[in-house]
Amino acid sequence: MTGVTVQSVTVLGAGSWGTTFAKVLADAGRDVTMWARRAEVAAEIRDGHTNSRYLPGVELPSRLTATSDPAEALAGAEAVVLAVPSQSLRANLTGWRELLPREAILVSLAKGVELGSLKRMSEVISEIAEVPSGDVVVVSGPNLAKEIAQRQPAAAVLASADHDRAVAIQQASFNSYFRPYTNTDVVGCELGGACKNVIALSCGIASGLGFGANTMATLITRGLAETARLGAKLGADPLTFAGLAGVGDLVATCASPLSRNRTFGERIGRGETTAQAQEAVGGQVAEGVMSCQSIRELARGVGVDMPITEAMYRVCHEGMDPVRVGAELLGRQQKHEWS
Ligand SMILES: NC(=O)C1=CN([C@@H]2O[C@H](COP(=O)(O)OP(=O)(O)OC[C@H]3O[C@@H](n4cnc5c(N)ncnc54)[C@H](OP(=O)(O)O)[C@@H]3O)[C@@H](O)[C@H]2O)C=CC1
Ligand SMILES: O=C(CO)COP(=O)(O)O
Repeated sequence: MTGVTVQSVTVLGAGSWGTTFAKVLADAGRDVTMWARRAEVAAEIRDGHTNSRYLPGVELPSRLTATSDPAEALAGAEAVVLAVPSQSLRANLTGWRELLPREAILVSLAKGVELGSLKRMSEVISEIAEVPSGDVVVVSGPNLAKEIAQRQPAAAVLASADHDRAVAIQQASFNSYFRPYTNTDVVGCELGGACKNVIALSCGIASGLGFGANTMATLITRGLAETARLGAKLGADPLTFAGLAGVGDLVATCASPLSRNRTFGERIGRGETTAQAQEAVGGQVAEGVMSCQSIRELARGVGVDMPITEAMYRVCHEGMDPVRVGAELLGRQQKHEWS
């Protein structure tokens, strides 16, 4: 697939990032149709050019249209962007499978690891859509939706084993505020995106407990170390973790009050329940809550030590007190920085 030009794009999912990425594509001159599962959201995007629940105050381009009918959304698409939360991707894609145009480039926005199968999103897409996983293009990087929706400058990574497909999406999404780079390390980019949500939870908890910059930097750096350890074991390129999908995304998410994962963690650190923390992110997805479980299982399965991920699992799924979990993290056996 050399020199393919993508003009017509469908985005399946109308949350924060799906809507923002649709705007990025429209601002890059593409014809974009969104699918929203609720008809009223589709109508608001199509007729009012807003998505007030997910992007309040943002005006959407008039060339961006929307429907709640997946068949209508997918007709004639040259690229299909999957923008639903990780744990719902399999079920949704199964329903859409027969509607996918055969030649369309499949693009994944989700940052997570599936519970049960422990698959990365490109692996789930490959299995359900029956395409080689190397054909899927994965979008990752420091991309907090609300900032990009306001046209604040940002860069991203488009990872695919098929360089030509990544270039086709690069050309389709490049605009004056969004600069996408290509990368062939799909494993590293997907793991970087999934793991940083878990580390952002921990930074939020630390902030909620009243800790400052040293604690944040410690969690970010040691979080990157455990992410890179898992990546190395699973065949990722170590350099990826020094790039946009590694340290770039990790720093943005761990530092920003806009991050749902960080916000969720902060509420837990302040003593709120998981239900209260979920309410604080407005019902939007905080992927790290489920990914701390799937990544923990993935890491245990290949014998990789991920203490911060283990700690987040204990807090989110075993209801353990964050103060006690933090003390346990600090009290582990002393070791060399790189062992
Ligand atoms: N927001 C961000 O800044 C970024 C997010 N991402 C990743 O992108 C992915 C999508 O996130 P984002 O758009 O922010 O999520 P949101 O929570 O903002 O929106 C989720 C969207 O998916 C829909 N949805 C939720 N559950 C289901 C389901 N079971 N079946 C069908 N549709 C469903 C929602 O519909 P409804 O409104 O009807 O509930 C909504 O349109 C996540 O993996 C996230 O980690 C990546 C980079 C940046
Ligand atoms: O992935 C993101 C930024 O790159 C968004 O992070 P949150 O899901 O925590 O808001």
